[in-house]
Amino acid sequence: MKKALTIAGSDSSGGAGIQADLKTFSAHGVFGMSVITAITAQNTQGVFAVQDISPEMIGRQIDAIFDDIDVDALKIGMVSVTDTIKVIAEKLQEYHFSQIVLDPVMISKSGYSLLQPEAGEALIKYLLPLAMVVTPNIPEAEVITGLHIETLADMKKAAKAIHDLGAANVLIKGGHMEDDATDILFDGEKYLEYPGRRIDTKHTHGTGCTLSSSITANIARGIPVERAVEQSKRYITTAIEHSLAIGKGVGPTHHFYELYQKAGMTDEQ
Ligand SMILES: Nc1ncnc2c1ncn2[C@@H]1O[C@H](COP(=O)(O)OP(=O)(O)OP(=O)(O)O)[C@@H](O)[C@H]1O
Ligand SMILES: Cc1ncc(COP(=O)(O)O)c(N)n1
Repeated sequence: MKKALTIAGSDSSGGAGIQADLKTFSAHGVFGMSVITAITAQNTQGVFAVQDISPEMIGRQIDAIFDDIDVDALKIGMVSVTDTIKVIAEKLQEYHFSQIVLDPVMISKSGYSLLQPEAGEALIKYLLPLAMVVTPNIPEAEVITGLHIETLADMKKAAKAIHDLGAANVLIKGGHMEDDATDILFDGEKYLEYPGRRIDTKHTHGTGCTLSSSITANIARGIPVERAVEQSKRYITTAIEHSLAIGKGVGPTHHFYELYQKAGMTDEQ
């Protein structure tokens, strides 16, 4: 069985973060493992408190996994502070690990800062160059590049700028655009468009976490990046179509093996 790891924050309400990632891995038939970077007290209405896990403990979790288990791919989500970023980068270099999907989580849908503003630079300096795929949404791509993004052409310009910072493949997500939810992938040579019609729902808590963990699971299964993204785009679209009106606010996406099959994914290894 293929094995995937998520290095991310815990979302007590189960819609985003570690919980969304592990559900997504399971839905893809991949064994999921976790390194918890922070614990959030959070629900569909907001984030109410965050407690960062110490860098030592984050390092010990990474060691415990890599000393024992062959990881096929991993994703990085909420990293919160500079020391967390540094310990993750050091450990992944120590273990010469390169199958890395980086979701540069900055601000939750409910408007809470999940990355301290001063840690943005460290994320760019230490984690971006390690990423096989980085998956910023529009506001994150704007922070990383300093560019203003309104059109598909702007998304392409930002993708190129982020590639120049060292990420091998850059996927800019169009969830925050006005019309269609089209995502753009740049691999250093060509741009690929992954078109998506906008689904009319408010229940999109954890969409970015779900997409990046789906890509991670597909990479763990040996699927090349372009096709992994294509399949994951279908998965997230189906997961949003079936999103759940749980709680009083922005509900989560839906992860079930039947959805994975419905999304027309293959079972190649
Ligand atoms: N309403 C929608 N209809 C269809 N696709 C959507 C919608 N909202 C987001 N998506 C898709 O979901 C994926 C995640 O994009 P999004 O821009 O929402 O990420 P995000 O802001 O990082 O998510 P989050 O911060 O909630 O985890 C992308 O493939 C995007 O195109
Ligand atoms: C622990 C954690 N990680 C990531 C997100 C981003 O997801 P969203 O933007 O949907 O709130 C979150 N809310 N919580």
